[in-house]
Amino acid sequence: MSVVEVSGLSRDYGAGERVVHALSAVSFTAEKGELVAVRGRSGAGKTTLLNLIGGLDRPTAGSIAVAGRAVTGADESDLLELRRDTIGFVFQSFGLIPILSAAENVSIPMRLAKREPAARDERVSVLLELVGLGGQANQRPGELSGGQQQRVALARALANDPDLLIADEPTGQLDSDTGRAIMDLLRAVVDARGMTALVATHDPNMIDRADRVLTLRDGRLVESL
Ligand SMILES: Nc1ncnc2c1ncn2[C@@H]1O[C@H](COP(=O)(O)OP(=O)(O)OP(=O)(O)O)[C@@H](O)[C@H]1O
Repeated sequence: MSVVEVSGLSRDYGAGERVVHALSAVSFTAEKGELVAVRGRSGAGKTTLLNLIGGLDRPTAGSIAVAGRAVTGADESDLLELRRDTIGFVFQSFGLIPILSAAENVSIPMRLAKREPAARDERVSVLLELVGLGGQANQRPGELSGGQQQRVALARALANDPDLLIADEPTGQLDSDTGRAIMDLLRAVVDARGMTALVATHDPNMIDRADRVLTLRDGRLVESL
């Protein structure tokens, strides 16, 4: 079984003469332990594809399964559960809660999953150490650099030990050295945990570290290397 199974996936926005085919008949699979880069120009459909796979948006046609669970056709409560337990998300803009410390941000998914507090605190420490922020647990996002904030976001995405990590331009707001360090960390985490990762990126460093590259053009998969 592949961790990600996408078949005939299409997403139209709008209707009639103004319809935009953001994604057209995209099919691919991603296996356990694979880091797959999704590249393409601005507007090619990268974000649309990742949002559909993550259950943040619904397709016009086609099917998606993640870790053997159907995403398409799932009702809202199933999707909530899938996003909480099976998928970790990292976004370009980090998406941390400004008034919470790094540790509190990382603990959010575990609170939502009702993990027991002692186990939760222990795991928060392990995750912050893993991303090299053991000493910054009590700092708020505003007191951290961009690279450090993205590390917190990565730790948060790993909190519930997801089968799939979805990252949309994770290095988009970082300078190239910091971006490279984040990519190395992502690669190491994928290798250590045997997780699958889908990463939308323009970043050549990122693409170098991928096992496979999917190229989108005008919503179609044109190349799969
Ligand atoms: N909510 C929406 N309503 C209408 N059109 C949309 C919507 N979201 C995306 N689109 C259109 O769908 C197409 C694909 O957009 P998408 O954001 O997936 O591209 P992208 O490859 O992620 O681009 P970028 O690299 O700039 O983030 C674009 O033409 C975009 O304008």
